[in-house]
Amino acid sequence: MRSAYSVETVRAAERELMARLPEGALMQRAASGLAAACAELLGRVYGSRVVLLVGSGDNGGDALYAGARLARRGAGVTALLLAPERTHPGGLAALRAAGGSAREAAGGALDGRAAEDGAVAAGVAELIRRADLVVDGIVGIGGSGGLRPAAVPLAVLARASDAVVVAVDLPSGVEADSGEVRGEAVRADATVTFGTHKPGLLIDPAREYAGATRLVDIGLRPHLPPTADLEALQHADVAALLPSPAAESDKYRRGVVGVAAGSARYPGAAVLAVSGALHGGAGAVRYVGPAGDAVIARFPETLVSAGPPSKAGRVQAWVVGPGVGDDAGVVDEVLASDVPVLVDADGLRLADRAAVRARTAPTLLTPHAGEAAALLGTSREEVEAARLPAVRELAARYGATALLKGSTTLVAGPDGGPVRVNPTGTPWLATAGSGDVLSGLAGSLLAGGLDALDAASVAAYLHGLAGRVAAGEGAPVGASEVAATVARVWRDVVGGGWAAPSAGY
Ligand SMILES: NC(=O)C1=CN([C@@H]2O[C@H](COP(=O)(O)OP(=O)(O)OC[C@H]3O[C@@H](n4cnc5c(N)ncnc54)[C@H](OP(=O)(O)O)[C@@H]3O)[C@@H](O)[C@H]2O)[C@@H](O)CC1
Ligand SMILES: [K+]
Repeated sequence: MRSAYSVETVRAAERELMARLPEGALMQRAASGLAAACAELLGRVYGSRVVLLVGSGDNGGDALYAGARLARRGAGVTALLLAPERTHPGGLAALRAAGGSAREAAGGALDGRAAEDGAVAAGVAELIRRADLVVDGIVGIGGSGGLRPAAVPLAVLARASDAVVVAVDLPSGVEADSGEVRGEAVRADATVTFGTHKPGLLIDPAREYAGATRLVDIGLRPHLPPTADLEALQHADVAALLPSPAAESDKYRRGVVGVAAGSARYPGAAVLAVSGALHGGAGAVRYVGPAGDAVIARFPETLVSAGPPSKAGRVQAWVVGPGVGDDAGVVDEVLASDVPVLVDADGLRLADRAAVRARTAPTLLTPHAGEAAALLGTSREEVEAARLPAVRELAARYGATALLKGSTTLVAGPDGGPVRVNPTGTPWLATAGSGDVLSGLAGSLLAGGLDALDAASVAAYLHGLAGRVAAGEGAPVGASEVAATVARVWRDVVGGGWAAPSAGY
């Protein structure tokens, strides 16, 4: 399990650890890991041109000490200071002692024009343009509210240069705790983070700014609480959670999942939800709704019934909503059952919040950003900008587990606790019907006995991997192919013989 902790928790752990260590030891551990990562990315340190963007806090201190290490190995290192009089004094002295230089980043006249807020000093743009490596030590976990104006041109210049950009702890300008990016931020090729991941490094949009993330162990782990703020399942976690039938299993012991989906107008949604459900490990899939003929034609193993859900026979979990149009009755009826229920697509619009809150069995809601926005009374853009607060709010309002789809799908439980972020997402999954497959898959795992948080996050993991594998070398895939690929990735995950794809971390 990969975990991430909020800034407040990191600060508390850091205080505990610092109290046991000589002054400055922690920063030296951070700088040493940072310098090693930079050296690796540079390939050849000797003769390389390194520019450090240095803010007024310890984040800048890390950059300066790492710069000193690179300078000792023969790199030409220049620090651009955003607040010369408040620069980390020890770091600056170390850099100078190692042969590096420092100059003011902001303010001075540019191309003959008078200095203005946000202007860079003469020669700064050229330095960044010609650099092999830019180290972003503008601001780390001490920052909030986006980049300050004086730092913005440096972020812009770094983005425009061909240099490898390495962010120290976090790309400056992103929100560590939520992954929000309000305004300009540094776009890094790699982020070297210390002690633990911060939530923002794993959640879009900030994750995209972080590039490949590397964690440097500075001894913080024993001082962090056992429960993280954010978790990402890895192959081994998923393998341990996947149901596997015992020798004496029959279909009822493996779980029967009921799918109430589709309509005369949208039979495809039913077919796709069933296809997902058939690959999720349940012993049987029962389909209820007007698209029975289409379902049976494609998947003859489905148990199809024409009547209402309450008359369909025994199920251990329901999936309701994909393609049901305006059939509120079917949603109400399924929500009235006493087994776990997954509500997706049209079902989300039709589900009565009080009825969801009143349920005693678990409920799992699986909206995309637009659907989540409608449920929360906000805009799609706002949900996409602040995904973590949105999924938490949704789970709390409905007293349900909420899965918010996206390139970094998030799953939040109703009672707080760690939020899960899916590391296997791919933009190829943004394809029609892909969500129907996911809901069938997650419903099947619910029927197999996984709790709602596990069912949702395991389904997102397999679905993401299947999307990646089906897309192969980057060709578009249809939702049916994604469903058909789930069995293969399931085998790979259980077999453990397949390295987890790097999702940037
Ligand atoms: N925790 C750990 O275990 C370890 C932490 N370590 C390192 O320390 C870092 C945290 O250092 P930190 O606390 O000094 O804060 P930091 O991120 O440098 O920023 C504060 C400065 O930035 C400024 N500033 C604020 N907002 C801004 C903005 N939006 N845009 C621009 N500037 C902004 C603000 O200025 P002021 O408000 O004072 O004017 C303030 O001076 C951490 O990320 C890691 O790298 C490692 O060395 C060892 C282990
Ligand atoms: K930074």
